[in-house]
Amino acid sequence: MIKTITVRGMTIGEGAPKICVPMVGATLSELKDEAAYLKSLDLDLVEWRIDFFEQVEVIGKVKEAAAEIRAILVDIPLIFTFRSAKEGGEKEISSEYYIELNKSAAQTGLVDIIDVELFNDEQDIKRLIEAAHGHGVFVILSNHDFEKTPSKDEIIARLRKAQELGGDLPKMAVMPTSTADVLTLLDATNVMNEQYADRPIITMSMGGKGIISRLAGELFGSALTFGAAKQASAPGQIDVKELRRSINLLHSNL
Ligand SMILES: O=C1C[C@@](O)(C(=O)O)C[C@@H](O)[C@@H]1O
Repeated sequence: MIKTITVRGMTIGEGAPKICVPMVGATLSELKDEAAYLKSLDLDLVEWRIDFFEQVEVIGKVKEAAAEIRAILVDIPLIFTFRSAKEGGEKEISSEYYIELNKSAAQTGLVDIIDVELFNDEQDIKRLIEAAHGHGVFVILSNHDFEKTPSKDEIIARLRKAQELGGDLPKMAVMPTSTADVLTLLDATNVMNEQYADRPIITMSMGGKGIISRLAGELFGSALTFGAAKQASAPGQIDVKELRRSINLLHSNL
């Protein structure tokens, strides 16, 4: 039995996968416009991709922006994500600042979930999770391979590691180079979900080939999917309206 996670009244891990749309603004004014636009869409969560924000290295500015974004989104669940360049993001920062940034975001109480990359020091991860939980903030423990799709066993091992370390939502994004790779990701998701997971997991196969993985999460065991509004944050994200239509189609026939 997979446990669920409830954020601001929205439950992840039951029914159709929840839809998350990223915000990728570089300035506060862009972010405010983006947030206002996202508010008008049919989505379940918003992800603030803070690595796109040009003032990401000034904690005070990050907090200020978080407050403005929260004021616009009101009660929409918000994920705070600094995606490192080595995992497909825009920038690289020191590991010390990475920890400080995430901890500060969690402490504000303005974000609901932080996304922490699994390939960091284990003690740092554990401390960060503890700090986040202390403020009622959930943690996605994530890993991304923008080059290839690791083996099924490796994908499962990383998701299990994320669970063991205490991540509330283990997540894995991989790039397929063949149709078989897409099947590998789906198979790993299904096995993880049925045999090992005691919490919701999130997986996706990126790029055009992987689109099925973004639609069929309810069948294979991925609880959340990323869709695009004006600008995608990763290859293969489809428009949020079409995404909703597709997951509803699958949901109503399962
Ligand atoms: O990790 C993920 C998933 C993602 O890479 C995707 O493929 O949809 C998009 C990112 O913004 C997010 O942080």
